[in-house]
This record gives sequence, C-alpha cells and structure tokens, in this order.
Amino acid sequence: MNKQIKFYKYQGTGNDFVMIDNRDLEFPQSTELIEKLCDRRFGIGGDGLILLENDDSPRQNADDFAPTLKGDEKSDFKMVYFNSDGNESTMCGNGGRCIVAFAHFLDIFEDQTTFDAIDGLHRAEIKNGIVKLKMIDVIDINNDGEDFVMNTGSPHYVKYVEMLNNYNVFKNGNEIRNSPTYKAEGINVNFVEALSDKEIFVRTYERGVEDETYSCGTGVTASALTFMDKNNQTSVAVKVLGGKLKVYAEKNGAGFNNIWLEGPASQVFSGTISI
Ligand SMILES: N[C@@H](CCC[C@H](N)C(=O)O)C(=O)O
Repeated sequence: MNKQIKFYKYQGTGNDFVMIDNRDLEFPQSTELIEKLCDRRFGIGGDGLILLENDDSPRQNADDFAPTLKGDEKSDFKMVYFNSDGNESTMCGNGGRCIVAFAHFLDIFEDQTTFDAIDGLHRAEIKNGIVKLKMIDVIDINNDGEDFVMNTGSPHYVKYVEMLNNYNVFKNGNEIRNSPTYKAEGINVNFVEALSDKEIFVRTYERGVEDETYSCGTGVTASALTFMDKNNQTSVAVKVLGGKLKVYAEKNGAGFNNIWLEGPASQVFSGTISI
C-alpha cells in the first residue's frame, strides 16, 4: 500500500526546499526517497529537503548561541538538512531561514526562536516574512591563491570575478569543486562581483545539488565576510539570482562573530505525495 506524505514547499531567495514536519518521526528517511522527492520531474522539486523535528540533543557549547538554555533544556525544534542528491549535509543558511518561517507557521514560537542544527544552536527572529538568522562564528578566512576558503556552517570557496551576469558558474564552479584539493569532501563555490561599496552580487555552485542554485545562504555569508573584511564594514547588501539578502557581522581577530543573515522566506505550496 502507498504511504501518503504531507509536505510543504518553501523558498528563500529562490533556494527551494521540501519541508516536512517530522516531530512524530514517521518520515521513512532514505537517500533514494529524498533524492526522488527533490527531483523536479519525478517528485516535488527542491534544492534540498528539510525535516523539522523535536530537539532531543544534549546541549553542547550552548552558551555562545543561547545563554538562556541551561543544562538539558531544549531549543524550540531541530533542523535536519539533506541536499537534493539525498545525502544529509552541513548547515544550510537559506534552509535555516525557511525552517524558521515553517516553525512560525506551525505556531512553534511567536517572534523569536532558538533551534538546533548540525553546526549547533541558532537564534532567529521573524517579522513580516523577513527572517533574520544568527550564523555560527567564523574562526578564520583562509587563502587559496587570490581566492578565499572558510566554513560558515558549510565549506565555501569565494572567488571575485568581473561581469558575473555572463560568467559560466556551472563550468567554473564544477571545476573547482572537483579539483584535487576539494573533490573528496566537496566545497560550495561562490563567484562575487562588487556592485558598489555597499552591495555585492553572488552566484553559487552548490555541492550536493551539483549545479548553480538561485541563492545560497552560507555562501552569501562567506562572500559578504570577505567583502566586509576588505572594506572594514559591519554589513553588506547581497544580490543573488533569486532576490536580495543582507549580512551583518563583527570582526573578531582573524574571523567574525555576531553574524546574521537576513532576508525573505515563504511557503510556496503544500500537498501530499504518495510514495
Ligand atoms: N543552500 C545552502 C547550502 C546547503 C549546503 C550545501 N549544499 C553543502 O552541502 O555544503 C545554504 O543556503 O546555505
């Protein structure tokens, strides 16, 4: 007999996700099923799939993220993220903003929340469809030739280019992602063009999607930090193919802390699918 799965589809600046309320742990998780649900022809379609679950993890390093959480107190929910290739992956910034909008829709919190993700606890707030998400601290920004490499919850490569509108993001992103240094672990590759001293344009080739997406939150964050570092700034506006985001951060030694990613996140449609 076919099983019916209730799903919601969310997007944050065009980075789109199949969202499932899995607080009852009934979702029959498998790589094949998730890949199929994310398929744009045979499934619902999405750059990734996200499970919203109850947070049952013992707290680790909670102080930085949520000083209000003590001992075995729980956060409001847990985010489990999978890329469209069906594999569980590291943090997704736009997915994080979308799950906050989803948890708000489910009445899990009113306007501010703390949730657990693979890279630790995240604070977030929502107002008029705009979600502001606190990202993990970035310890340092490394150089690879003239380019930059860092971890903003997921691994990112940042390269500055000109005429980004006409740039071959798929070809060049795929080449860097599959180069000997990065092939095994994989890396997300961001191409950046400065539009002014207040705004950058970012296009990203995503690991696990193995294609360019309309936006990548952890990639936008990484790109923004390189620009803010160079220009000694505490915020920057970011244009992506799917809309606009903003990043705020404070310099801390070789890295940054108090990093926030802000932008729209919304429900597109919902339904049931038989598997
Ligand atoms: N779209 C994401 C990044 C998702 C994770 C990435 N594909 C990886 O596997 O590292 C974002 O918005 O941050």
